[in-house]
Amino acid sequence: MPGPRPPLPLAAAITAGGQSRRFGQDKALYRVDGVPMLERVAASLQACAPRLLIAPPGRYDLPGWTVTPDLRPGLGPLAGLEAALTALPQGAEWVAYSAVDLPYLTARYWALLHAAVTPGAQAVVGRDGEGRGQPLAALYHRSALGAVQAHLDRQDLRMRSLLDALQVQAVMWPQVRDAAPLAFTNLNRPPA
Ligand SMILES: Nc1nc2c(ncn2[C@@H]2O[C@H](COP(=O)(O)OP(=O)(O)OP(=O)(O)O)[C@@H](O)[C@H]2O)c(=O)[nH]1
Ligand SMILES: [Mg+2]
Repeated sequence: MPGPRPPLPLAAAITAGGQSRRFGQDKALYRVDGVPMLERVAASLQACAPRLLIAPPGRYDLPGWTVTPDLRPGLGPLAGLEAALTALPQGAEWVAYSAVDLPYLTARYWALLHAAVTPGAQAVVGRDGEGRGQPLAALYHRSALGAVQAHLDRQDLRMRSLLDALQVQAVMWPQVRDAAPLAFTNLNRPPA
């Protein structure tokens, strides 16, 4: 039987400041196989420290996670990343940054991204079957903060546009699939 997983030298941040408009109810609390999506994502990141929950104070109670609000509320997950990178303690170089609506992420997925870190990289993403990197289940280096702030300053809120501005390392789909076959199943709406 495999022993307990060793800690990963990564901070973790789950961004959960959204309004779930398409979902029609708070999707963080929506249960998949009996477990709220927020708790499922948190479980995949349990080997990381510190663990930050980027959400308005009082919205969620997730033991072991420190609630850290957006510095610029209402601007979407790119602002959540600003809050996460700003809150990184000294000595923490990388944060595993995740949306709440990817309920099939696994600890192996994050370990795979971590194993792909190379010197000089500012982000590590997994690629889906079409070759697209998933910015909302990715690692970001603290040196990405300047580009994040520059995008927010000019109201470019697209995570993919941020990736275009960073040194990005990618993990290809076949390896991602081995670590988490449904990693990129993204529940923006309730399943049919
Ligand atoms: N910190 C933070 N996270 C956000 C914000 N807006 C969205 N998110 C999170 O980013 C992730 C992906 O966002 P969406 O899929 O667009 O979620 P959403 O905004 O709640 O959903 P829609 O209202 O349907 O767009 C989810 O984990 C959201 O909770 C925000 O303003 N701040
Ligand atoms: Mg949204």
